[in-house]
Amino acid sequence: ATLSHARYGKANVRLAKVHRHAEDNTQSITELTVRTLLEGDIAASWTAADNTNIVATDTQKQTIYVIAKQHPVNPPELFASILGQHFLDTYPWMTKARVDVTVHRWTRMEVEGKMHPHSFLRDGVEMREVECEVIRGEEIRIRSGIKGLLVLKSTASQFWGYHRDEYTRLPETWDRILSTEVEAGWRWKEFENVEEVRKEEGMFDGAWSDARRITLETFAQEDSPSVQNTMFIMAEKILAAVSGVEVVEYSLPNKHYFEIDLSWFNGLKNTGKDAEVYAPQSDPNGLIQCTVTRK
Ligand SMILES: O=c1[nH]c(=O)c2nn[nH]c2[nH]1
Repeated sequence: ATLSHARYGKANVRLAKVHRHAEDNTQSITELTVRTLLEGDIAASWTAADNTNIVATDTQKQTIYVIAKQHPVNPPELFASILGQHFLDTYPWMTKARVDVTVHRWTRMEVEGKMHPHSFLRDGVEMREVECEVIRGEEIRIRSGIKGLLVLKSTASQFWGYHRDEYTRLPETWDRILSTEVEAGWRWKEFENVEEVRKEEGMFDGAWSDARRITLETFAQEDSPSVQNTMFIMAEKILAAVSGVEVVEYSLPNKHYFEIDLSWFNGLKNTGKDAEVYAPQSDPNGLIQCTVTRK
C-alpha cells in the first residue's frame, strides 16, 4: 500500500486575547478557534512507526499560544500567515502549513447609551473564517469567509418557472418566506510572503465588513427570483467592491418555512395570500452553491 497524502495537527485550539488600550482605558477581546495541519517529510511516522520528524500536535498547540502572545491576532488573515510561516521557518522538513482560524463574535455592549469599555455580548453564532496555506517556495494562499449568519425575510422571495414533470409537486410561489444560514468565502490574490500580507493587512477587515454588508443588503433588498440569482448578485457586488479578491463562493441552505393547510378546520384559510402560520423545517433543506470569478 502507498501513503498518498498525510497531514496532522491540532484542531479546536481555543484562545482569547485581551487588548488593553491605555490611551482611553478601554479593552477589547478577540476569541479564536485555531486549527493547524502540517505536511512534509513525515511519512515515516505512518509507514515505519518512526516519529523522528513529528512535531507533536501538543507542540503545535503550545506554539499557537506563544505566537498569539508575541504577534497580533488581528486581522486573522495576518495571524494565520505568521503562524503558518513560523512552522516552516522552525521545522525545515515541513513543506506546508495549513492554518484555519475562526473568530467568534464579542460585540461591545452599549450601556446607558454609551459603548462600555470592557463588556461584550455574543450577538449570534456567526463566525469570521480564515483558511491559510503557507507552502515552502510558493506564495501564501488565503481564503476568508463568513459562517453561521442566519437570516430570514418574510416576503419578497419568489420561486416559479422551474421545470415541471410527473415528479414535481412543489407549487410555484411569488411570495414566500426565505431563510438561509450564510456560508460565504472569498479567495485572495496570492501573497509573496508574510511581509506582503502585513503590508496589505488593512484590506482584510474592510473586505469582511463589505462582504457581510453586501450579503445582508442584497438579501433584504432583492425581490429574489431564486436563491441562485440572489447569491450571484451578492458575489458580483463583492468582486466589484474588493479589488484584492479573485473568487467568491457561496453555499446557502434553503431553510424552508412551509405553509400549513388548515382548511380541514371548518375551511380555515391559511395558504397562499392567507398564509400566516408556517411550519419551520429543520430538515431537509435546499442547498444552493456557487463559485463566481472575475472574468
Ligand atoms: O430558490 C430556490 N431554488 C431552488 O432551486 C429551489 N428548489 N425548490 N425550492 C427552491 N428555491
